[in-house]
Amino acid sequence: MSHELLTSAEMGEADRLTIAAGPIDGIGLMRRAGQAVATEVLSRYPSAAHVHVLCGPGNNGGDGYVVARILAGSGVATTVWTSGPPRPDSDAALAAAECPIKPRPLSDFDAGPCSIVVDALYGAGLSKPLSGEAARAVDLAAKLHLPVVAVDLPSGISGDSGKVLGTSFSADLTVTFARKKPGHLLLPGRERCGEVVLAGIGIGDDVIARLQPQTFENGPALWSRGLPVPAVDAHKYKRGHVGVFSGGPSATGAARLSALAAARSGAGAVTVLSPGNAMQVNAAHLTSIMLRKADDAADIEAFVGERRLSAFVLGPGFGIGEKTRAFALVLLASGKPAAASTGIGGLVFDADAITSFREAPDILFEAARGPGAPALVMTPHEGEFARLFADIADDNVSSKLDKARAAAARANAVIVYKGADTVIAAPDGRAAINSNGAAWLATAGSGDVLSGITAGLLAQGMLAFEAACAAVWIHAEAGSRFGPGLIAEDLPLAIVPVLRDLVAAGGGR
Ligand SMILES: NC(=O)C1=CN([C@@H]2O[C@H](COP(=O)(O)OP(=O)(O)OC[C@H]3O[C@@H](n4cnc5c(N)ncnc54)[C@H](OP(=O)(O)O)[C@@H]3O)[C@@H](O)[C@H]2O)[C@@H](O)CC1
Ligand SMILES: Nc1ncnc2c1ncn2[C@@H]1O[C@H](COP(=O)(O)OP(=O)(O)O)[C@@H](O)[C@H]1O
Ligand SMILES: [K+]
Repeated sequence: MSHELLTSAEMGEADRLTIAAGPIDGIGLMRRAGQAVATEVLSRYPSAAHVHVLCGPGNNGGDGYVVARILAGSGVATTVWTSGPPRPDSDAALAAAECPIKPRPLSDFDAGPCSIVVDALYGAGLSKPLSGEAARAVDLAAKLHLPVVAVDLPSGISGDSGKVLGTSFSADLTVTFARKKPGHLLLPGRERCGEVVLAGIGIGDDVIARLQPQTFENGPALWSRGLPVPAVDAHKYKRGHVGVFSGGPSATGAARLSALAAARSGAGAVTVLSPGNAMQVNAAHLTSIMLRKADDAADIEAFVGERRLSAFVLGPGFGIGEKTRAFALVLLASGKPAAASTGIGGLVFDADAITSFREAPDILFEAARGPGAPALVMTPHEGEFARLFADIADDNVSSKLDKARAAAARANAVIVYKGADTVIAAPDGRAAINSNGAAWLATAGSGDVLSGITAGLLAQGMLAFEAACAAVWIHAEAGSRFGPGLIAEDLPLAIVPVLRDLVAAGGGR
């Protein structure tokens, strides 16, 4: 298992626990880290005329001295440029002492053609914006178009937030250790890392497990065991029933996209719940998807009472206002012990269901906390997120990860904070960062499909955080594989080969 992501504090603790358990000591970890980077440099740039290793004063620089020693020992022309000597008696000082190359000051850094840069200035210990000679080195490497191999992280990128502090290298390759860090996946960090290679340096899985990490890279390892696969004796309602609320006569398409996606993700039955005046237009476009009138709370309660396991999508194309708020609150109250035992698998609130609560988000949050309230997944894009969580969105210090977590805790809901680096956060503190998407997904209606997939998985009994993570990954994978020309109508069918691969790989068993 290597899908856990470690904060810099957790990585430091992993380091400490490993050293305390022995037999590897601090310089031992550093030698392995430097060796891993040197191996990548040698295999990927066999014809580099010159390697410039930029070493900072901390352990990141220490790794750099190990890289320089190994490269020089392999006959590569190597220069070390340093921004300051390591602290006496540190592991980095030991690594510098073992390196036969006399360092030159970083302020003199220059490079000729066919050179590459190994960036070992700052990693997990980045504490302030890059400036002065480090910023100059960043500019020069960019100006000369030098390939950059970053040690642990490109200097200037925060490992915890993915933010750029001042300026940063844009690496072609980043070699990190033991586990990836959030900054490798959150933007803009992800873009600045280039390809990320994970190197084992002797920090054991048992050590990582002791840290109980709460942040993950989203992928099948996180949820494939919970992926629904129909039992031999399944019938359609056992496979879950999804209800998708449609907007009025001129806004019905979003609900149908969502409904189709719910059906493709395995829900045995899907019903579009339509205002009476939009029944005809919906009926004209539906075949396997069922249709039912839902004009008021009584219609919803009647439908909810009929089916055992079910999930609902409210929001896409639905319209903003009092009716939306009323429907949302009825759904959130429908699992109360006083009501019929409905077995609602969960609710997905998207788009207008989110925006409708912008003036009074606490009403929504309180309802989501009510006794027996069904599990709630909300799927805001950046604009919708800011409507519901204005203060959290305005915080310029917090990362997207922090923001999604804070929102999930406040709303008592799984928050899918969408974008090119979608973060999925649960109220219990777990969070996952998604990275398999592609910009082809930025097309109208794409989010409606995501809501439908999420509801389809919830209706089949998947737990809310796992269902949301799975839906985000499957949606992103389908979009990435489809590529150019993708429109939202393509997505429900494009998830089929993704699901087939997941089931073939043993998902759900
Ligand atoms: N943990 C592990 O398991 C392993 C970790 N390993 C390696 O250790 C790295 C972390 O090392 P680290 O903690 O010493 O921090 P590092 O990134 O070298 O920076 C600290 C120094 O830089 C300085 N400084 C920071 N920002 C600055 C700026 N903008 N401008 C100027 N100065 C700045 C900072 O100054 P200060 O904040 O103290 O003022 C301090 O002197 C990690 O990324 C990995 O490569 C491996 O060996 C394998 C095992
Ligand atoms: N640049 C991008 N890279 C990867 N995924 C993206 C990108 N832009 C948007 N997406 C994804 O596409 C979907 C768009 O959803 P949304 O903004 O709600 O669109 P709509 O309201 O039109 O359905 C989200 O799942 C989002 O994560
Ligand atoms: K670095």
